[in-house]
Amino acid sequence: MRRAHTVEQVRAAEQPLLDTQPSGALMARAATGLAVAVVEELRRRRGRTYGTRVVVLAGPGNNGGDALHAAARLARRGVAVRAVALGEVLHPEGLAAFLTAGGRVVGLDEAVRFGPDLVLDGIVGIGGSPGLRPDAEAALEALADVPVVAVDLPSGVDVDLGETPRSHVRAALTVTFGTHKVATLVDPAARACGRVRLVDIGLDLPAPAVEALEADDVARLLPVPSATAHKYTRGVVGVRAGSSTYPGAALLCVAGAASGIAGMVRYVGPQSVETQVRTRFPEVVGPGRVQAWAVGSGSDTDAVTMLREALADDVPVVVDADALAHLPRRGSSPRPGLVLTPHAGELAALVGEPRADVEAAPLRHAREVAQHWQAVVLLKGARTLVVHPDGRVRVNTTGTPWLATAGAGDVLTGLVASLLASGLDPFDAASVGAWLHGEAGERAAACGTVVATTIAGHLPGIIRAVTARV
Ligand SMILES: NC(=O)C1=CN([C@@H]2O[C@H](COP(=O)(O)OP(=O)(O)OC[C@H]3O[C@@H](n4cnc5c(N)ncnc54)[C@H](OP(=O)(O)O)[C@@H]3O)[C@@H](O)[C@H]2O)[C@@H](O)CC1
Ligand SMILES: [K+]
Repeated sequence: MRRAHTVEQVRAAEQPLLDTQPSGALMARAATGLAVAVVEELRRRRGRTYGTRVVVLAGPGNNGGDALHAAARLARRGVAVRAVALGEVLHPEGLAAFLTAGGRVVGLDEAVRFGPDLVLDGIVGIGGSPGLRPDAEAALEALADVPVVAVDLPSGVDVDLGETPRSHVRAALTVTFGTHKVATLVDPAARACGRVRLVDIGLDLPAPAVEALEADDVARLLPVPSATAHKYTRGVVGVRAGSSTYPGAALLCVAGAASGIAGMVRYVGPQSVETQVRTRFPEVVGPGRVQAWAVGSGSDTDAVTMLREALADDVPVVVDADALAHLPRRGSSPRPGLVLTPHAGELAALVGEPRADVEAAPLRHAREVAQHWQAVVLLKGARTLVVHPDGRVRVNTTGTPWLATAGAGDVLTGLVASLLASGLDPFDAASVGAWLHGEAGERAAACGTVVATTIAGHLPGIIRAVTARV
């Protein structure tokens, strides 16, 4: 599991170490890890360290201190280092170490003429507020062609919300200390981080604000049939999706549901669509009892009836696409076991705001919807978010831009419903489903361009590979 903590949590975890360890010990750990990462980055880009050039953009706080200490270590390995001071003062010990190692503080013009191979962004870290000051903006503009390694975070992002409301650094690599921050996992800030590398500095941390499942977590959560299993104990998943206008959505939703997690799949929908479903999936059966429903993908005008009928059963329901518009109104008594699977446009319609606002602040908006409907919200995107009304958040880090293809969401809806039917709770079902779907997309993309059918086709192989890990 990758875990991200808030600024307040990081500061609280740092305090006991700052109180008990020799002065500067924590910063030394951070700077050493940062220097190692920069050496690797220089080797990756230039094939060597000796004779390369690094410019530090140094802010006034400890973030600048980390960067200056790391630059001192780099100087001792033959890297030529310069620093541009952004702010009235620089971190005193960091500056002393930097100068002692042969570094020089220069003006911006000289830093540009120096021709750096890398820029170290030590402008601000967890003490920063969103946005950059004019001197930092000017420095980044003058050095715009040089790849940036961000120290702890790309300066200027909103650390705890993962938003980028104002000017900010766009890094090729972010070296973050102690734990991930919300901004290193959650879009749009995560996009500004480039690759992310975590340096352990020995923090003892509480429950995270945001977490990201990894393969071992998914393996632990995925249900595996017991020796005495039969199709009903494995769970029966029902699909109410598709319409005469969009029969393909039913096929794709069923394909996600029929990936082998649940013991049986039922389809309920228009006769003409049902015939196509049964022809393509002979194992699918008709109406009856289920342990979870997938509702709404491509349902068009049938969505309202399909949702009402699914909600009438006392089982978890995944609400997708056209059905989202027919959710019981805000403020009515919440119904347990709901998973909502909107994309940004659908979530924007739920909260009555422009899509661009949701894309700029996905975590905030997903939290709002989870609260209002007391439902688990799976907000689809490059970094899909899964938000529980109790405040827990997971972000999905599997997937590929090739997943942005028609029908991919229908597959996901069926898959999440099958995980619910097999007994996972809504939060786990949504986050495990997003992880498997992303992996299937990556595997499909490795074989060629991606369409939704091929994503579904890769699910059984991924599921078996993951369950084989335990
Ligand atoms: N604690 C530790 O031992 C360890 C900490 N570590 C490191 O310390 C970092 C946190 O350091 P920090 O608390 O000193 O804050 P930091 O991020 O440097 O910024 C504060 C300064 O920036 C200024 N400022 C604010 N916003 C700004 C903006 N938008 N643009 C420009 N300036 C802005 C603000 O000035 P003010 O607004 O108050 O005038 C203030 O002076 C953390 O991210 C990690 O790298 C690691 O070494 C591990 C051990
Ligand atoms: K930074």
